[in-house]
Amino acid sequence: MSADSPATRAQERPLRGLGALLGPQGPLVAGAALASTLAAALALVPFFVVARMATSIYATPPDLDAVRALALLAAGALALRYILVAAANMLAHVAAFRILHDLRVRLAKKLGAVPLSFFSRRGAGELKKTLMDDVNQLEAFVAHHFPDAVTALVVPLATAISLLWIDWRMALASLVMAPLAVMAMAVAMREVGKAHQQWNALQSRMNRSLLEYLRGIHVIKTFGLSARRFSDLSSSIEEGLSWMEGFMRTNGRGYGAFGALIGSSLVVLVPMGGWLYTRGTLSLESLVLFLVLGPQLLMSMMRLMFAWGNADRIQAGNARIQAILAAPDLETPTSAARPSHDGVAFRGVSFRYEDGGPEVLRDVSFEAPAGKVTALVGPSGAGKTTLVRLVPRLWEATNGAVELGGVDVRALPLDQLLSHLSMVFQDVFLFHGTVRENLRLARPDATDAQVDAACRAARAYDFIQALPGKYDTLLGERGARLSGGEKQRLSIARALLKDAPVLLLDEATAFADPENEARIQEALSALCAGRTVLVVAHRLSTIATADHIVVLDGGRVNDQGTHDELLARCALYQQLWRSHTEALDWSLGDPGTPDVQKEVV
Ligand SMILES: Nc1ncnc2c1ncn2[C@@H]1O[C@H](COP(=O)(O)OP(=O)(O)OP(=O)(O)O)[C@@H](O)[C@H]1O
Repeated sequence: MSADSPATRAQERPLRGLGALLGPQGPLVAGAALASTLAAALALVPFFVVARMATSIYATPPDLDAVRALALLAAGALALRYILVAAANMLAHVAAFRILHDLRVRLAKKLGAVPLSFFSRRGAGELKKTLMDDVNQLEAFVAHHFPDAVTALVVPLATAISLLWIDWRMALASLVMAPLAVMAMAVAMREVGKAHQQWNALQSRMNRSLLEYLRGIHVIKTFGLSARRFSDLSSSIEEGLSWMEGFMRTNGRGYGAFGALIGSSLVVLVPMGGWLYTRGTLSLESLVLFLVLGPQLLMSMMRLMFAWGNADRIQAGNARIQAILAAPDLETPTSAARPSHDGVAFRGVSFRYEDGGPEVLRDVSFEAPAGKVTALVGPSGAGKTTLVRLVPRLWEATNGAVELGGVDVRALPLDQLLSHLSMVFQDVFLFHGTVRENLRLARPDATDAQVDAACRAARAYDFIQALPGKYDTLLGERGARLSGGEKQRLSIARALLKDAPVLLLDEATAFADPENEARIQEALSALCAGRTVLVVAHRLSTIATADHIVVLDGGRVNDQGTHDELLARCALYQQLWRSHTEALDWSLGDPGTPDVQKEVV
């Protein structure tokens, strides 16, 4: 993080950062703070009442009318206090939920607007921690800690002033432990900021390992591993425990000393009050008042300490939230540049995933003509998938340009660019929702007839009809109830429904059964018809029938042309073709001549 990053700036100006957070809800929060301060002040009334009662009870004769009136006053003060506490709670919670709502909407918008590289730079664990834990923590801050902090500051101050006014000697005696308690607090708080940073880093790691553990649970179970043996998760949990022990060891003494000192003002107040009373320079009422209220004065400092500790933690969380909100959006022009055709072109494109990282694509140039199928082939890791993902700007070319219809994709408004593209990738993601909702993502206004037609063409209609709720069947997280082939066909139906002129296709490398494979081939044929197709090709049928083939190797274009041309002149293509056909022979158990038709079962 740079020295001038938003997170660093927010760390340096904690109160301004939190003040900005309250924003238009400031008056509500101020109202909550005022109500809870008044409520805290009313909680002190019974102490004054008890002191005044002592003189009425010990008067000769005892003034019982005054005692009754005082008891009523105390009861009235407590009743009013409960009303104010309820009002403070309500105001603070309304403000907190409004702030949180606003923040969540802004964060959701921001995550939709940032480039994909933003996510690869931050781990999923770190993002989850900020989006969930840090945001929830802000709710606690606005709803509870902020009004508490104001109360913790105002009430002891007001109490100290009124006690000083009643009897300055006893007031000073009440405060005599304060400097020592403050010193103990300072010792306890000294390392807290740094410790919180370590704790946050540990929590991010724990989150990341837990997410990874849950995502990979099938693999982990296959290998008979347990959570304990999933080393990153177990080591981060162990580190969390030892961090907690270390924190308690180093800070426990300071907290302990603070608690002891703050509760011990009676050690001074009792002898001093007794001495002044017997000398006749302190009234009975004042003596009782100091004995009951004196210890409270320092106790309320304890709340201040907790409020301070929380502010530090919440401030760090707020800084992380602000850093996300300050991340630059994917630049998208608003001007009305329009593609003049549906062809895609790569012009001298180079790309690296990270600054200073290896170049994954180098000076790639070729054209995928409108209405034709262009196949990308090459060894594993050649950069085929990466290249396709540059078209919808999932990643940005480091050098050179990707064009759609003669216009640099960066010069097209993002919604216009995406409206030209359909994508079918190997890793099909289905959201938690119904089949219909997942299909309509592509086109929210699609009619039922259009959905039906797309599903029939994608060979998905029959299996959807066989589901218990048909189109209304809920798909579990990541579409767990569908087979890989069914998910593929659903994503093809989604692409058909979108009906965009350019199709980006990353063919799946393998399917379990030939029947599924045949249906997917039919579905893809329906999808490809009449469109510009850029396909990462793994099947002989796709490769051999493509209009244009680009051979990639080590991020560079090794050669390009038709199947026959490449077979005649390109050594790498010949080698790839041989291994494809050998694999096909092997899988069919037929050592005869390679035959493309064999693959299309
Ligand atoms: N998110 C990423 N961050 C960093 N490097 C990546 C990322 N994704 C891919 N790479 C690297 O980029 C290179 C090209 O990967 P890519 O997936 O584009 O190759 P491919 O030709 O599609 O391979 P395959 O046929 O095996 O899918 C590889 O070296 C890979 O390790």
